[in-house]
Amino acid sequence: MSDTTTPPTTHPLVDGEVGPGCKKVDPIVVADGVVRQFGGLTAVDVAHVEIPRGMITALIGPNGAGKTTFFNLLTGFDRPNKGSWSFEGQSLAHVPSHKVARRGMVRTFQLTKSLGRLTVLQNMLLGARDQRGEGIFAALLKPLWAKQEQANTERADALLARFKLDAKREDYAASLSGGQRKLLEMARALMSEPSLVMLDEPMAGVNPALTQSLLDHVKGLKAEGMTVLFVEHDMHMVRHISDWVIVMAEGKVVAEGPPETIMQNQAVVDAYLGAHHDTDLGTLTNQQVAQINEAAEEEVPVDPEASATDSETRTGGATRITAADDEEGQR
Ligand SMILES: Nc1ncnc2c1ncn2[C@@H]1O[C@H](COP(=O)(O)OP(=O)(O)OP(=O)(O)O)[C@@H](O)[C@H]1O
Repeated sequence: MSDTTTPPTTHPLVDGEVGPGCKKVDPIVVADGVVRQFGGLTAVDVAHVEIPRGMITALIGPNGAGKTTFFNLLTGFDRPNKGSWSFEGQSLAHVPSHKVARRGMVRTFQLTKSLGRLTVLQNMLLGARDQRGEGIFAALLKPLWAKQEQANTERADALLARFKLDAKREDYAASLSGGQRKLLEMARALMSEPSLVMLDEPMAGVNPALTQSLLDHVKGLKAEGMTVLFVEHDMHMVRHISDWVIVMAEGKVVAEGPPETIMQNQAVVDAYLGAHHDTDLGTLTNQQVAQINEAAEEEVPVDPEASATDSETRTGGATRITAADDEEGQR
């Protein structure tokens, strides 16, 4: 299913021409020259990228493209060798992760970090912006923070109800299904009232029964005015809920555009997921195509020992991209 029509060079979200690293009309994140090396390997080498405010942006690319590392850098969980980036116009370089969250940029993790031995409610309270009562002086001044704690609990209960986890409030997080943990992570991220929510593979390990609910929740974040940036291998999600798609390969941003332009090119999608097709790569430059194919060829084969849910999700994401699926999504 190749498309030989020339994609539009302008877009309402873009200031200038659409292309890798293009300027946005209203960016919430702007990154410049961000490089992260691990020994001899350059995991991230992003010359320039901007994330549009109030939109849902998907960050896609083959395994090892540097997506998670870039997330880690932006949110202060890792430090780059060089580079600068800003959030809401303020520099975030050298800002530690807990302060990044306080400024309104929160993230979830690819491997769920819900603390299994804590209850669902306790997990939620860990996500609260103000954690008073932790120091010895604060502990002595209980009346001062008890009010805050009550407000946090009320917010947690409201979010648990919204994500249909209220019945699990007192259960250990370890007892939740994969999908419920994803919902818990999203709910916990909202405890700090963020303006940017970054989701790392929100669909990984999620049972199909919960898929629609998760998609609706992500769309709900946008409806409330939040910006969403997510890394995902599930192309169904990328295609149907994102306003903008940024493609990484070998640490670099190699393409970006609206999903209908990026995703109409079946060969691009297949290349990212490791399948090989002869279809025309049309809208990309030869250099970008070469980068993609190189990255796809180097892709590590699926480890049979790896978690079934993880590999199933990735395979599921690839097989779900069919013309029928497309039509269904349009209805
Ligand atoms: N802490 C680390 N030490 C050494 N190498 C690392 C480290 N973290 C990531 N890498 C390497 O950096 C590259 C980019 O990894 P990263 O996890 O960011 O890719 P990704 O695009 O998120 O991949 P996936 O889709 O598989 O999650 C990979 O080659 C990876 O092996």
